[in-house]
Amino acid sequence: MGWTIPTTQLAALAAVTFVSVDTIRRLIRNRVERKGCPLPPGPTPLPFLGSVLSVNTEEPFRSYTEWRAKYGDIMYIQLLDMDVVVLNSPSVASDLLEKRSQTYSDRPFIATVNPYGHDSNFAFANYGEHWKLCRRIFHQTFRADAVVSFHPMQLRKARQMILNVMDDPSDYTSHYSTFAAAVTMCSIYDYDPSPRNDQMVSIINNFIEASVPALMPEKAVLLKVFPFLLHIPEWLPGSWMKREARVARELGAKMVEAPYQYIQKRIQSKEDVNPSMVSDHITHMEKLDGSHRSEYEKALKQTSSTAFLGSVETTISLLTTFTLAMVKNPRIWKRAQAEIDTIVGADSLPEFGDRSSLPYADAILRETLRWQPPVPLGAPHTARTSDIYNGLYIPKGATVFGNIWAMSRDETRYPNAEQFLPERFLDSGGMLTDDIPDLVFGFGRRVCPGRHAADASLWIAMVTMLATLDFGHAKDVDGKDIAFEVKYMNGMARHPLAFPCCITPRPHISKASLEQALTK
Ligand code: HEM
Repeated sequence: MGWTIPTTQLAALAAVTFVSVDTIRRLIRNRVERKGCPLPPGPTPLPFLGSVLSVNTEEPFRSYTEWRAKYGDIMYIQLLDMDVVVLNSPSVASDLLEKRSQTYSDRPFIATVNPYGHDSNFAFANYGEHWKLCRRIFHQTFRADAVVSFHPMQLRKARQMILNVMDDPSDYTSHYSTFAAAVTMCSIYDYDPSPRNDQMVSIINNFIEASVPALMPEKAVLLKVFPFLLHIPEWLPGSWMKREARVARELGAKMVEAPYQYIQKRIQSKEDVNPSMVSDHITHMEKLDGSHRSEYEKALKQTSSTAFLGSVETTISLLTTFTLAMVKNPRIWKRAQAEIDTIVGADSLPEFGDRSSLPYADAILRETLRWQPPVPLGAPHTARTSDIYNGLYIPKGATVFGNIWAMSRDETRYPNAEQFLPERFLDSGGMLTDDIPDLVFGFGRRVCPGRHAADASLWIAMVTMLATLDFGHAKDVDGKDIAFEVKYMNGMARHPLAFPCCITPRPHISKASLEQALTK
């Protein structure tokens, strides 16, 4: 189209001008505030572009992890107009994100968050009163001692998942997805989704599909540089972003409202409801007066929809990674099965009460989290004020990442880090060490508030799979292993795509025995 070339040139010119002006402004400001302290070491930036051409844009954590050898545990990287500080060790992450959490608990501005309906996601919220209220609501339901009340439901869902896998093993990732969605929706809305084509789950997935790609840096930078893209009338060419954002916002509003209305109606019609985050808080909210009540309701709606978004993809990612590790390492699932058979008995299924007696199963869970952390760079924090750390200057507004990937690949803590070795979490007597890889859940005041629920869901799902299933390579017509290459994709969480494998019930496990266990 005729207008494309001049518009593209204009766009490039405007982008360069924007980045140039902003870079010069930052350089002047930094020089004044630095008080002679250097920035942390890092790659030499190109004028205006910074190091954007040297970073692996799909998986930036890989570039940052490679650069650690040269620049150390704290690095500064300029990416276009952004100051990025990457923390490569747990001790530096703890020094800044935990011990100086007053400074580092905010989130950076991402231009596409609000226009695409993510303003209802409190994981993106600025550090402030609204975020604190959301965290408080979340904490009451998902703190360590409260999530125990979800154990019976998690156990039931894990066993149902095995039945689904036995019915249709080739579609295993969709059964993991059903498990993750069911556990989350039951604990938040007392809503039990159907295994396939559930209407409520579709509403949420539609929003994820429409909005998550917009969070990628390419789109966010585009909108930051050209905010007018959201103001072009929809009938004009070039209005694609405005239309895309409008659709995402509409889906976002539906995602927040539909499950909330579902549980609210059930409470109003005095149905029996199980304890869940929303039902518990609706009851509490009724005691509040007008203005507090509407603020509380807004926070409750946002907290509940954020919980779903935070939970499902991370859980699916880890269960698929676990399956991959089992298929590649039969020695490991056989050892876990021997432990389960000895402690629980081959004719019973594991329960939460068995956990402390099954250290090897726990070591497998820890190693799954460490080996392929689903959020390898964590969520970005930002510096609310400029800071000096060990004589290094951190500019106000810098985006700060705890590089979980680098920490999980630290060869001094995890020798042969690329290998899947649960034994690294056991001492010589076969008991669990005190190395818990909780860094995969992030840092400081923004640490994942769903980590206790996630830990329980993952443990019961993995231990029930180990007790009931064997894992192997899929075979071709000649009985040879089908070779495959695993691809990880980035979305809400980094997750492996499904790969061919053969998941079969152990010889003594039958559908009837599982169905019977479910009726107990
Ligand atoms: C399954 C494994 C999970 C992993 C690996 C994981 C990881 C993370 C990470 C790295 C962060 C960012 C922390 C930071 O900013 O430093 C985070 C935040 C968050 N996670 Fe999780 N998560 C998991 C499961 C869950 C579950 C089950 C829920 C809900 C029940 C949840 C809800 C959240 C929320 C609401 C936040 C935002 C917190 C805030 O900004 O204050 N996550 N998670």
